[in-house]
This record gives sequence, structure tokens and C-alpha cells, in this order.
Amino acid sequence: MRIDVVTIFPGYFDALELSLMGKARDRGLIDLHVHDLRESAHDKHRTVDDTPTGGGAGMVMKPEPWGQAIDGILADAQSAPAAEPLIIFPSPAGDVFTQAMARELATEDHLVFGCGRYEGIDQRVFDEYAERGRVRLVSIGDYVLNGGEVASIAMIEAIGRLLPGVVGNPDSLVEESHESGLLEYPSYTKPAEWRGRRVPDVLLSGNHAAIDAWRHEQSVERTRRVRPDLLGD
Ligand SMILES: NC(=O)c1ccno1
Repeated sequence: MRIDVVTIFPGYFDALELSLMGKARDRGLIDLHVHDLRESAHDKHRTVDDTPTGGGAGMVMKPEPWGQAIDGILADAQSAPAAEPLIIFPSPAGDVFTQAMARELATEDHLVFGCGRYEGIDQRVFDEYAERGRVRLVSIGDYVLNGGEVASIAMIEAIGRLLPGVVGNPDSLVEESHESGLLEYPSYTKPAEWRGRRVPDVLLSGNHAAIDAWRHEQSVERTRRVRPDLLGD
């Protein structure tokens, strides 16, 4: 999968050089390109924002740099045999990102993440690329961040880990929270007792049918307690 990111803070994405994402990039499973939006601003001060038309607080990101940055990515992509990219703008006003959406987006060949800052991006950028291609505003939750970078990293990790070969044992993706509609059961490891707290006896029994039943019961109980909405309660 090719992933392009447009941001005024490229350094945020150094985090994607670490751990599984870094290994996936080294192995060519993820082809990440981070673009500094200011490289597409050509006035003396590389200006990327201006005052809101109609008044109001803060600043709005200008459309010209965004147009040049995204056009450049689309032109580059056309030279490669990939499907038309999906452009994602992280926004608290977007569709809520879920594990199901992560799985859907993991089937894409090319994703572009546009990281807004300030009071947001001029609406005409969304309109331009929605007419020319595919655009989605996506929220990672009902709260507001200072920009789209952290949300993009979260989505890139959630999507990237689902790509074949990224996670060592694909079985570990199956019993995770939100995969089965339930939250994951509690996990334990050695030692069998720690500060007087014992691992549940069933997990030491070697009876795999009983262990599976206990884990499912724990998942249902945790889901009912923490996220009854997932059970339709
Ligand atoms: N909730 C979000 O996804 C978000 C993105 C930018 N600010 O907030």
C-alpha cells in the first residue's frame, strides 16, 4: 500500500519509522511518502494560512498550497499502476473511524492523508477533490485535536497492521477487541502468582474447550460492562 501524508509538521510521522510500521516500510509492505505542505507554498514566507473570510477567530489553511501538493501526489500516482487514491482528511466533523473502516481501508492500494491545522482547510479543497476523485472526512473520536497528524498516525497504524505480512502471526488479529463485535478478554502470562494475585485456574487447566468458553464469557461480560452499545443493549 502506498500512503501519502500532507502536513506542515512532517516530524510527527517519524513515529512511523518505529516498530511494526517501520519494519513494514523496510519490507516494502507500506510505501509512505510524507510531504511538507510549506514546500507547496511559494511566497517568501511559505504562507499556508490566512484570516477567515467573513470574520471569526483563528486562521484557515489556504487552498493554493493544498492544490499544488495534492495535484503533485495524484500526478505521481498516475505514473504508478495503482487504483485511484482515496484522500482522507482527519476531522472531528467526519465519519467515525472504526475497526470495520480500518479493514475496509486496508483493501485500498493508495491512501492520501491531508492533515489540517488552525481552524481547518478552505472548503474548496474538499470540493475540488471530491469532484475529481474520492474524499472522506474521518474522525477518530468525538474530541478535537490541534491538527490531523495524530489522527492520521492512529489510522495509518490501525490500517497498516491489517495488511498481509505486517503482523507476525495473523491469528493475533482475530481475537482483538472490535473484530468479533466484542471487547477482548483479559490476558495473563507467567508467573502464575504475582503479589498474591493468581492467574485464573481455568487458564492453567490445559482444557482448551473450557479456556475458550471462559474467554468468550469474559469478553461478553467486559463488553456488557464497558460498551453495552456494542451488544445492542
Ligand atoms: N477527532 C478527530 O479525528 C480530529 C482530527 C482533527 N481534530 O480532531
